[in-house]
Amino acid sequence: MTTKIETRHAVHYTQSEAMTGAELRENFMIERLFATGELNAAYTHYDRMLIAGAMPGAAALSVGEELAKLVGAEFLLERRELGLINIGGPGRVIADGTTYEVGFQDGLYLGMGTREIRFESVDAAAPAKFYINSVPAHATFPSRIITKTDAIENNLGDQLTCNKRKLYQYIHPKVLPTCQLLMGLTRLEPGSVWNTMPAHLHDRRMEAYIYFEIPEDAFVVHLMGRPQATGHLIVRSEQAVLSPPWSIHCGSGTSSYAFIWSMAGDNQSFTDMDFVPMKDLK
Ligand SMILES: O=C(O)C(=O)C[C@H](O)C(=O)CO
Ligand SMILES: [Zn+2]
Repeated sequence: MTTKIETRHAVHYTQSEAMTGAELRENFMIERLFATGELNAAYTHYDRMLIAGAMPGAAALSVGEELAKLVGAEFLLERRELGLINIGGPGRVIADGTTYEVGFQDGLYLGMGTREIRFESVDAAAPAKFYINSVPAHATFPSRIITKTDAIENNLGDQLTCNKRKLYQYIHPKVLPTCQLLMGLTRLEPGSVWNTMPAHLHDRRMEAYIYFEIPEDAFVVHLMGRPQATGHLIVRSEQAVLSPPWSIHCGSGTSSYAFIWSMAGDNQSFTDMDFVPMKDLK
């Protein structure tokens, strides 16, 4: 198996505002997370969130010593917690001998102290795609599966403003306790293309998005940056975007799509957002 690791440094907005499109992509996107037989990870310096994609084929993939070494610990979750959502075929995660069946759109939380983690696809012809986030932790909370029906469903937006969508809160204090991690999935209704508008900021928490279910000839224009100096990223299916605390994070697609959002930082209050009046965006 191959484990590839990249780093994303924390960037000040004055630097980001001087970047070319290619530099914005290098700093704020993780373009390749999923490939059969690979575990691809990006170690970000935004609240030290580790973002990874594991796509096991016929053989299992394991969290190995490369990732332990990356975080300077005996094993990856020695001082961390981990959340994942499967956006591929049915899969299994074996954690310290316990097998979790993780179907399409199921989530899994693994608490601090979990030593051995292995990922498998039930059928190599329809491989699982585990989208993984791990952040530093200070306490051990129980590991558990979070199915789509366990998640809290929110109906947002309106067809008239092209933003009708369902937002599912998977890793959220009302579903299960975690140290820092918040994670969920938002799906746009057919014909709706805008996410997260009006845009918002939350200086207290960083955020990451992975967009998926974008048709091959379609894309999402993801808006980032300070509200008064926005920039954009063209995002294809299964590519992730990092949102520093100073950045808005919203977008519009040339078709409907889904995305997973995740956050870490000073609080776990999903509603703690500073909305930006639409008229102020530049
Ligand atoms: O559709 C939305 O709105 C979102 O998914 C918003 C994100 O969850 C978010 O930015 C939370 O801070
Ligand atoms: Zn947000």
